[in-house]
Amino acid sequence: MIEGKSEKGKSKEIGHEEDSEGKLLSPSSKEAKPSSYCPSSATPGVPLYPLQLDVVKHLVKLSPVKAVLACVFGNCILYGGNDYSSTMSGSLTNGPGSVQKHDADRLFFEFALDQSERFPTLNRWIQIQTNLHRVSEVAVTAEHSVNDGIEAKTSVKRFREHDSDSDLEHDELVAVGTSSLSVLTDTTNESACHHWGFFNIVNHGVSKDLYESIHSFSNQFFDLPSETKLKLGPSSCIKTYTPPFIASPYFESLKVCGPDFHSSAQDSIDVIFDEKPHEFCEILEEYGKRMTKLSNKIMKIALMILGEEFDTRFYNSDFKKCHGYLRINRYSPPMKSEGKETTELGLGMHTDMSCITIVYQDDSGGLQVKSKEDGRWMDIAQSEGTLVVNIGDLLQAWSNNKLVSSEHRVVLKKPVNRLSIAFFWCFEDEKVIYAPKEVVGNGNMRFYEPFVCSDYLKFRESNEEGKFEKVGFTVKDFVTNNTKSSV
Ligand SMILES: O=C(O)CCC(=O)C(=O)O
Ligand SMILES: [Fe+2]
Repeated sequence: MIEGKSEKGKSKEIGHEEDSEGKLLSPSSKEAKPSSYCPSSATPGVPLYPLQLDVVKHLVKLSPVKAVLACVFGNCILYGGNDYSSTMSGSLTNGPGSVQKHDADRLFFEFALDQSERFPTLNRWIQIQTNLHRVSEVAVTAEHSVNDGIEAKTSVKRFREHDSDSDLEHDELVAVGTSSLSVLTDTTNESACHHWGFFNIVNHGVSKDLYESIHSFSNQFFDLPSETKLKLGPSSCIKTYTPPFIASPYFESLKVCGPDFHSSAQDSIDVIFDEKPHEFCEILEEYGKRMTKLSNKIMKIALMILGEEFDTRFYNSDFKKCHGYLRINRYSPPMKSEGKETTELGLGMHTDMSCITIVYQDDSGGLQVKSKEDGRWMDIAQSEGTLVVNIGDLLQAWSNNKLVSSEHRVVLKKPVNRLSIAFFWCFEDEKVIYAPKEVVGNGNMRFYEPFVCSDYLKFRESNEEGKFEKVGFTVKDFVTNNTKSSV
């Protein structure tokens, strides 16, 4: 559920965060607040306005910090009827060159600091930003947590009433786990771009109810006897069911393909159910549609982040024919004696053969990403209302490694069944993947010779180690024999 859905939930969430985290003690947060600025415009619980794409684009150019903050808080600051809003709106109308950058920077940051007093997680993040800016011009790196390692995400709560049934408009998205979005946006920082390849999104338009329905129907499916489920298994014609002992002893999954998710789900249930749960097809159709819209939106933002106007330049030519499919995964770890923790591998280390993957994991958590720095496994903590997005191999290749596909896995720490839904957004099979020269950049090394998407998928599927379940081989292995060239 998106935070802010119920009044009760909201206050609990805010209270919890304020109790557990400190406040940013900044001299400028109160005294330097511009008199024209009206903090009440973003009171928790009062809906914030949707962002406009040109505003985000503009902010991305100014600084990832601003873009992230705008994404988190919406454009209330831009439309608050104050001087700042007219400065920003005017500047956008007259072109980016006319921004009074220094003033805009100061006002925006002051706004952020003010907000941070009410949003302690953001507060912590801004503090990290400030420190980093002091040390260098580099915008951001991942946030270090106190114990063993790094949280691959920072959930910035967006206390916004969300109409989960409304269609997502292009400029409506996005509150994104900040550290990881920054990893994406910070194209000036090579090491950051190579860092995680994972980030979180909220405000994605999928309601808790929809997940609950998928949960209950999926359990109805996975609870069937294995001989029934195997009618959809690897030796069947339909091959939508992956039984245990292929990926791991504890993993099984059901695949539903787009663009017609309804008929794909129907094909599977027709084979196995006498009394067909038609609602299941409708629910999966709804989920598939939402993920499709979301994927397009994320792709456009990713392109925008890769370069100025890259969304308008490359979306139609390269990403318009993308398609999606989803896997509902159920993990059933061995039931040890009550209360005892297990650490079984639910899904081995792999990279995804997609452009992007959007993962819903239930509250048992368990998704982990491997640090490229020291090989340690980092938890991607589950947080209600968030979806995890990760970059897949195909986008890594298309972006010439500017966006990275990270190795990840699932560990089963709790002796409870775990449900996840992975939505893979992929290039069409016949697409020749070749990073445009503008993406590679003048004088930069080109890492991949052109290759046909289906050849890569075959390479992964025909190698025992390269299958999505196991890994070992990634897009890098695929191009090993290709000559590297520079642009
Ligand atoms: O179950 C999960 O959380 C992740 C699944 C996954 O990585 C995949 O299906 O590729
Ligand atoms: Fe995956």
